[in-house]
Amino acid sequence: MSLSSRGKLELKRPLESGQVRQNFSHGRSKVVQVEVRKKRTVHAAEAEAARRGRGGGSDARLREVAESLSGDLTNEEKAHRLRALQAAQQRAEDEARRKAEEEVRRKAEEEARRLAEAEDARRKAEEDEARRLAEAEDARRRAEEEVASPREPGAVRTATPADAAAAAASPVADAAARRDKPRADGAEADRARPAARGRPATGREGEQDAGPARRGATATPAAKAPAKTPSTKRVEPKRRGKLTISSVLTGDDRSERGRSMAAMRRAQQKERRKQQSQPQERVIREVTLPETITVQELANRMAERGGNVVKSLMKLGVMATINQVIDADTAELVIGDFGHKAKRVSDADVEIGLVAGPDEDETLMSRPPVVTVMGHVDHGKTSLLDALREADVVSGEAGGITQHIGAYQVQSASGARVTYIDTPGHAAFTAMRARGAHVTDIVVLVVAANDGIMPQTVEAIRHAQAAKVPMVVAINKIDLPEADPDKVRTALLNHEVVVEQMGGDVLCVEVSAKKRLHLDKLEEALMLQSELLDLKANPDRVAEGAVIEAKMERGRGSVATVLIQRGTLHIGDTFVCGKEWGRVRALVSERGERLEEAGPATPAEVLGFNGMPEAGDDFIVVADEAQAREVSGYRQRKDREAQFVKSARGTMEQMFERIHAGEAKELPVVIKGDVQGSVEALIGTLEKMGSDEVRVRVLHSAVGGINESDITLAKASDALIIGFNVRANPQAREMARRDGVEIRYYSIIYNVADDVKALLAGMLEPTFKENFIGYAQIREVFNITKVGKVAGCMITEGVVKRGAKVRLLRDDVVIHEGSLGQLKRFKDDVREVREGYECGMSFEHYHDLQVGDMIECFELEEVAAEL
Ligand SMILES: Nc1nc2c(ncn2[C@@H]2O[C@H](COP(=O)(O)OP(=O)(O)OP(=O)(O)O)[C@@H](O)[C@H]2O)c(=O)[nH]1
Repeated sequence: MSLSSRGKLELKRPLESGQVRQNFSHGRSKVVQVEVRKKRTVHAAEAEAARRGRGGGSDARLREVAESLSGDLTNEEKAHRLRALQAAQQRAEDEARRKAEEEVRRKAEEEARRLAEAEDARRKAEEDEARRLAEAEDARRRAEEEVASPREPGAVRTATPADAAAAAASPVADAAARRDKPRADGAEADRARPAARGRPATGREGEQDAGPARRGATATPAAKAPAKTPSTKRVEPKRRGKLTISSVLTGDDRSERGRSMAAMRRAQQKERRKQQSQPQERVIREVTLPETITVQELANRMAERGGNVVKSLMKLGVMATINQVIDADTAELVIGDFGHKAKRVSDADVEIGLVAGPDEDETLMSRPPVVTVMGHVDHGKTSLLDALREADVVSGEAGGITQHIGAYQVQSASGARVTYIDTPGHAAFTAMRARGAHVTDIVVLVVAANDGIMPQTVEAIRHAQAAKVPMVVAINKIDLPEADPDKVRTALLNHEVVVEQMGGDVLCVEVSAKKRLHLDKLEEALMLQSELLDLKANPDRVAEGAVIEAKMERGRGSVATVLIQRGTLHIGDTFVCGKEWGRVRALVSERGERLEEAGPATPAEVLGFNGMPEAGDDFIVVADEAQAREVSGYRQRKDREAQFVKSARGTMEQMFERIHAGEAKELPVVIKGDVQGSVEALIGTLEKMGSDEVRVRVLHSAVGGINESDITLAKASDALIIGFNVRANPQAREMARRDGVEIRYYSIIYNVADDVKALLAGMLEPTFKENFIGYAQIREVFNITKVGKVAGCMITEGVVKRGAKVRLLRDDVVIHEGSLGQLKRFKDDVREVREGYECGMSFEHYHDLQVGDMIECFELEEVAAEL
């Protein structure tokens, strides 16, 4: 009973109570009454009773206790109380079990710690033992060395104590090993026992635990052994028995075996990794570096990541994308940055290896011959080509419209195939040869039976001979009544062409293009000649060929007819062609068919050029676009440079260099003269001149002025043109200047002989050089008393100067050489007259001037010895 508040008396159980003031916002507050009620707990005695009641399943006793405590409680309350008692009992049991487990775990940990200590001790003992063994071995070796000198037995005797010392150490391990078993069975088993006892674990777990315990036990005596063994007599004989070097080695072996397999494998892997990683780190590449290179290509050549190369460039302050072209100097810095070595190559090196070497014999397969038709104007070249084309069985079957693409292939009824170059005449043939393309295998020389050998027939023969291409003579127009094939055959003898019928080896067929006579015989002759040549090519390689014709077509771009010479060209191939490059977009045959590929001796129109190639350009398939760009870039640069440095002497100088280097064995010349007699005299003089090392080879000789055909022939063979009292016509002059062909003019045979001799000896010393200054054409001739004949002229080229040297040319032939007498403009003497103006000229001591004659004006310049 208590006085709770304000003197009010209450019959209530005393409670811990009080008041708490709660403060809220805005200054409000509230007093709250707080009471603490005690929770009803089960008495300790009750718990004890409950525990005792467990085991016999004594729910009844619990119930008794509960009842004794509850007195007069309701049934529900009793049941509730009973449940509480049972829960309390359960908790007490759990607590007891947990404690027991805790105790077992603690003991196991203690045991493990003890075992670990024992293991440590054993390992230490082993190390000590190994050290002692090594020392003993050392001692023994020293002893041996000391006594190694005169007496062997002594050595043996002195070695004994050392051996004994070593033995003192080695048996320790043996003794320990031998003691392993009993100990494991006895003491160690004892030690393991508490763990087994204390742990409520399965038998298997117990066994596993006993394992390390037993292993650990073997170490214990070993650790102690070194101190004990020397004193124990029992160990002595065993020690002696094991005292050998092999025992020491065995000891080593044992220590090796002690390493786990996993450790060994790890060590091996580490070693292997080290070996593998070492060379990779040290790979220093030699990077071939052209004048310019793309970042990507540079990265490829260094075998580095493109991104890293870009980063390296950034470090150098060069912001370049992966496809950007950088110069060689920058690229060299980058290469140095990556630790590689740069190998600068000259531009010309890009051409190295572009054209592969000859193919293996076993890869070669027969290919059709490539034939060019040549002959004099109107002798029937075009008619013959048309007639041959009509004989094609394939186009007949297909019924397609044939197109002119510059070359076509004909299949005869016998199945034999022949490829014809569609542009007749030697001009195209030699122009192609001048560009380095050796396309033609056989030349068909067309001679009209009614007309015989004509000037262009001779030119054609010379061109074919210069190119060393065999000929097949086709005597055409035999259908005509006036045809005289025998006359043609005989005339050919004059030009070193001896046909079969005359006992030679040149095949000769009589045909009529118009009447389609004996065309099959001509094909037979071509096949025979082709067999003699044994024409073969490897079709299974990247394609190489030459451009026969090139044109720009609306909607198709640059289109070129390419004759494949070896390999097979496929759609998609990247190629270099002369200065241009491209990727094959399409291949079209002369019948307008789309081709997938083109093999050796097959002509095909190629679409996909990036620029316009020229006839005679080489066509080579390359590995990739980068190479194609590189080669074409180089060729374009070279071509631009050549435009600047081109001189008329270029080709000849190269020729002389080759003669002096011993590479060239002959000096090719083209002789043009004013009369047949002087031409023959020149040929005789020059051909006699040669020595064993080098001789003059006359490619072509004729009467008449120098024309374009002579220039192309000279260009193709790096020949010198000798003009004896003749001149080159303006077109030929322009061509010679453009192509760097040297023309030398002479009027005295001995001068020719002296110059050529000097050329061959490499000692040409022209003391005077002729500088051409201008041409004038005589428009009118005035006869003036006292003065003689004066020519009213127009200056057509260059300039004419007073006092200059002049030559008078009539039909490109020199008829006079001397000095200019007078040079007047409207009755006034002038110093010079320029191109496009009229003037009056007279010659000193010469008056045979005619309208239409040309006056060549030149100066003589003294020059130092050259060549
Ligand atoms: N009677 C006869 N006439 C022929 C024969 N072959 C060609 N002709 C004629 O000779 C002329 C010239 O023939 P082309 O084939 O044009 O001669 P070409 O050599 O190609 O002439 P160019 O193209 O000017 O060099 C034509 O009128 C033909 O009809 C033939 O076998 N017999």
